[in-house]
Amino acid sequence: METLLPQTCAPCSGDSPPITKAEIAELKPQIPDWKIIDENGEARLQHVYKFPDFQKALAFTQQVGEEAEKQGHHPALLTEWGKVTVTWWTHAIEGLHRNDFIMAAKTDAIAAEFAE
Ligand SMILES: C[C@H](O)[C@H](O)[C@H]1CNC2=NC(N)=NC(=O)C2=N1
Repeated sequence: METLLPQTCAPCSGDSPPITKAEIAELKPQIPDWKIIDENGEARLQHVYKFPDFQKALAFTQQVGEEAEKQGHHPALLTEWGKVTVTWWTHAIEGLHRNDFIMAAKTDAIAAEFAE
């Protein structure tokens, strides 16, 4: 099994292959808290992180945004008092790519720093 966290995102285009059901079965256990949701017929990965206040939620949002810029792969981020909803999908293919699973693992690692 390949560990998601140290991997980097591959450049993505409309020709990039969506993640397969077999890959999802293999990789999903590494990001157990994430849900695969359907948004207008497109699959997306989503997780809501809880924080004790708005300031921490905002700082987490900023760090996730910085990692997204490094990797060239960008989430939807909804920052509210005490929580941040993070949604990953690949716009270019209107669905899920391996990159989204890599970024979900990186997002969990950032959140783990805040829990300390
Ligand atoms: C050119 C650039 O790499 C692309 O537009 C990237 C930017 N960030 C992206 N982020 C996400 N989530 N999906 C994409 O398809 C995507 N495309």
